[in-house]
Amino acid sequence: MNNVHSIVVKNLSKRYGSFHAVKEINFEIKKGELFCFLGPNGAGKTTTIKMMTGLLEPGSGQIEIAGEDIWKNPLEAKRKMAYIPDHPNLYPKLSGREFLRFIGSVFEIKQDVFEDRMERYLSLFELFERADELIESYSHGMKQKINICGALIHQPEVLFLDEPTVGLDPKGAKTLKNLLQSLCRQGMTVFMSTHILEIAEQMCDRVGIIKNGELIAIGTMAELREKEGKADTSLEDLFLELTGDTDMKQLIQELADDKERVEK
Ligand SMILES: Nc1ncnc2c1ncn2[C@@H]1O[C@H](COP(=O)(O)OP(=O)(O)OP(=O)(O)O)[C@@H](O)[C@H]1O
Repeated sequence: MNNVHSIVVKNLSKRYGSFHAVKEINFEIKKGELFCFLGPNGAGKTTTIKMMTGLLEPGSGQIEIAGEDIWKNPLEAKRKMAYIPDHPNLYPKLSGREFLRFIGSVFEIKQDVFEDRMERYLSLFELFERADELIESYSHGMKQKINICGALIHQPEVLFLDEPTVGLDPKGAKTLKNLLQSLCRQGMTVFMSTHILEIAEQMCDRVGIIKNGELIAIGTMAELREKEGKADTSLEDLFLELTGDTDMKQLIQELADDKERVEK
């Protein structure tokens, strides 16, 4: 059992047929850390998260979540974690409250503790008045919010989120950010993928950048800046530099200067 690290990933790889989507990645995430996982489209973020959450079998490697091997002891590991995917798969014929009560019963949360916690989460995400309506009648953002409530209601030690702010309005996104930061201060560990670099820069203790299935950088913002020798660089510029997209500006200019457009 590793008390310091909530997540340990060793030599993790995955192939889809002959395509090598994740290549021998290694990292450790400390208890209470808020970690952002970044990378261009198709870099391997979702594949990695699905392997870490027990949804996709790794080609090789080991994954330990809160001291449990997710593939050797899946039940023990899953009891201690939660996963919020980018496209939630909910039960449309349950109401919001029924859905949360279902999760409460699966995790065997004491009735009075559960009811109190449920009402607090429903209020926080402004779902209180719609909580008895069927989930199928919810908007995309409301579905995302009830999914977040469901993930947090059993107080997981480790929370995985894939693009969590997609579909949330600015207030919902801010609520989630503040909540995650508070929960991490109390010892929950967050592993989150996002394309919104502002979120990563504002919130995360450390970031990891994956490109073509390889973990090409990992560290605090200060460590990444120092490594790249760029004291005042934004995460956006560091990201573009590290992922080799710096010629993007030139490509945009070339498209804008396209002879036929200019001549029209
Ligand atoms: N089931 C699959 N079969 C074959 N290839 C796949 C499959 N799932 C993902 N891939 C490929 O693996 C690579 C990594 O995909 P993945 O979804 O992990 O990327 P991602 O970093 O999450 O991308 P995005 O930011 O676009 O969501 C991509 O090239 C993708 O096309």
